[in-house]
Amino acid sequence: MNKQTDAMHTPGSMHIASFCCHGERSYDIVYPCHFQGFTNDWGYRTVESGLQNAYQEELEQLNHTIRDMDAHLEALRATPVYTGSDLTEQVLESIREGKRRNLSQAMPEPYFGRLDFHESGKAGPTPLYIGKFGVEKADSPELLVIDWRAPVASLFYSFTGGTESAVYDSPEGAIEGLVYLKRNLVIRKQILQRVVDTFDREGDAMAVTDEFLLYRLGENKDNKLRDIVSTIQAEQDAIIRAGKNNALVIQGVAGSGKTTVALHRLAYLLYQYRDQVKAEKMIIFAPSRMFLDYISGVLPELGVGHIQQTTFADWALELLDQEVKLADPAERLRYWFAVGPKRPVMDDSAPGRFKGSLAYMQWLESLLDAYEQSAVPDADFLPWEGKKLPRATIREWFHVEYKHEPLMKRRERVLARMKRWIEIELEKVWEVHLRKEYKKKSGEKLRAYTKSWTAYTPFTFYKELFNPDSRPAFISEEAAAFVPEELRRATWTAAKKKLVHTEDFAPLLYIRQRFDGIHGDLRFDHTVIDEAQDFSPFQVALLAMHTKNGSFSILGDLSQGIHAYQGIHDWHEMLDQFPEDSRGYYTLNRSYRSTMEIIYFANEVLKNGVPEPPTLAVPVFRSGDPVALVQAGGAALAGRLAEAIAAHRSREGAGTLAVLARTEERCRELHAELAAAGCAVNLIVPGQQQYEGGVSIVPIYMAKGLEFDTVLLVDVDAEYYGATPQDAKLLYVGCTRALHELKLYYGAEPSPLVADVEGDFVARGK
Ligand SMILES: Nc1ncnc2c1ncn2[C@@H]1O[C@H](COP(=O)(O)OP(=O)(O)OP(=O)(O)O)[C@@H](O)[C@H]1O
Repeated sequence: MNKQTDAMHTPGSMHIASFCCHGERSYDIVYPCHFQGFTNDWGYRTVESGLQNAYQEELEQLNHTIRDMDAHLEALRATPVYTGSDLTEQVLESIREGKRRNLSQAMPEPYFGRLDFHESGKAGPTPLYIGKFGVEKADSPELLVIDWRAPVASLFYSFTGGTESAVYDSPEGAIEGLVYLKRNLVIRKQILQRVVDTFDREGDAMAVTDEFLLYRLGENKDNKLRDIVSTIQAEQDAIIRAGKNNALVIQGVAGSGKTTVALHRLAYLLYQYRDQVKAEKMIIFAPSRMFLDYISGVLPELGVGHIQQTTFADWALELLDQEVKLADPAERLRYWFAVGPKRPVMDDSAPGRFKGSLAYMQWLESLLDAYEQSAVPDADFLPWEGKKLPRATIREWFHVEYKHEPLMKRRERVLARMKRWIEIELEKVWEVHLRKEYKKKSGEKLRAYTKSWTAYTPFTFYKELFNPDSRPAFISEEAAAFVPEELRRATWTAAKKKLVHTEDFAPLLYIRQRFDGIHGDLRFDHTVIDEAQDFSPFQVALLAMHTKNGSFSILGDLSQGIHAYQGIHDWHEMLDQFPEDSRGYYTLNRSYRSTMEIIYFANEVLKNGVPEPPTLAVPVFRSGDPVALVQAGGAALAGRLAEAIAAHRSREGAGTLAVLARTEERCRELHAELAAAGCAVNLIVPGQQQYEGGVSIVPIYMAKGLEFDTVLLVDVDAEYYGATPQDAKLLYVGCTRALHELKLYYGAEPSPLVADVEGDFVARGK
């Protein structure tokens, strides 16, 4: 092989070397200047100094690992698959199957990191190779590669440099020792592509450097979110490895890795608590089907399958047996994101805030209690003349004997018992003709009694609460007055058409759990709520009823709370629902997605609209082009966009680009104008199920949670974005979707959110 080495100095005393093989592939090594080697336990030659040696050493190690894995896999494949009924053999077969699967999954990229750790009291530093899947040696149960979720692997993430000893928690207690080397390795299809040393005890660099992270962040992304196992940061690792029985609330700035961290946490919990949690019993709530499609790659990459993934509305509709329909969400969005004089006010009287409050839940609870008290029909049961089943007895059955059953189940049981009671009483009647007559009569009476005892579904009960014509007896006048008249009328009008809004789902499911209970398969081992700032306290309370041991990951960003008409305004609204000793609040302030220029700019936007913004994002040191503020509006805009899109497409390896506008209507308009200009792009509107990547035009609220290499934000005019918290958050969400490049277009007058933004991170142009 004809290798060329090209070494050069970079800031921070690092060397970068690239190796080219016949111009086909290039291998880069980023490496501290004064690399000193040591003899390792594995019998490999010590690294003396210099770049090629480290690369060569890792190449040999990789070849050795792959040979071992190949041999192991071959041996496993050669063992005939056991299909018999012997239990021990079945267990052994499933272990072999697990190993076969692990080895096959690990083979293309066996590991991504190496940590040389000298455990106190043990001989010499041991190189630990860390990968996505743990792999045993072919001829012994010793580990060749350590699973990234294993306790010792936590050092790879939590170690931030320095000479002091490092500690990790193992099942045997805290283990202490010294870290000698932290090395990142890029292996693709079994080819070693890159070796980056981010810490070397013997060298100059005593703090872990971000070189490798920056290299990963600088890459263009495709249309799916990816795993980050090789570059998880210490603050993210702390969340991933937090205990299972805790409700974690994570406030993280845009691009801080909240979604990614939540997915890695699921993989961790499945590994660490494998006897207690099952993938099928974990659930992720995400804002839309398209978002779920966007994140769908991460869990399989981590070797995790079968986790339930849904939106709150889809989950609720299924539980409600599709008895209701969700009123057109697009209409809602049109209303809340309207511009001009039509702009609505988002305060606590908004339907979403009102019906999403814990006060509303308590109101419902008191109505259900009142209904429970009056549920048994107000009369004795008289199956035939002279025979009576007193109401007091029926009430005793309902309120005492079946107390632990859910309401509708209790009704069924009482009615079944009444039927049995009739049968017993009939047996006491000796005259045949009388018995026949009583049987007929009692059957009719029982049917009438059953009818008088309304069998509500959650929806029919809920609907009755808003009925203007007949108020059920269990609703007092005072209770009825709790709901503002306008909201009562709107809810009733929609309910007549079997339509509900998002904020009605938690109340409906709350009624459902009182009526039918929560069956075992609806209790989750762990619940993830992404974009949780858009969830209501009531939704969280409801999910807590469905989640065992308060095991939650609740992630969001108040600065992105663009659906403030239904979401929370403060994390306490959620956090305070969990006991103090089993909840945790974390903040993630570093943003990994965007360049420094984009983050600085987005922070200014936020500050100009939100009087007291929550924590501002801190960028990683990754620089790109300044954010461009371009004057182009009206008829000229489509032409300018088409130019920018053409320039983007002409770039080699062009990634994703999104044109972001405020409303769906505006997106449709621009989509048509671009098409007329010969520029075809994907139009993404509410209801979209998949995200295809490429070039798209999207309303900002639909782009939430997604990211694009380039973002072109249009209509950044005073008319569309005023200096209000709501508009600032919307524009902030738009800006922070961009990884590498951000351009904002305005027509006549730029929005006050951007007009005075100054600094070398912004460039103005025509
Ligand atoms: N430790 C990391 N190493 C490499 N990339 C990372 C890391 N953490 C996050 N990222 C990348 O940053 C981007 C943002 O991640 P993610 O979407 O999970 O953030 P988020 O906090 O959910 O963002 P938002 O709130 O804006 O939707 C992704 O491209 C992700 O791969």
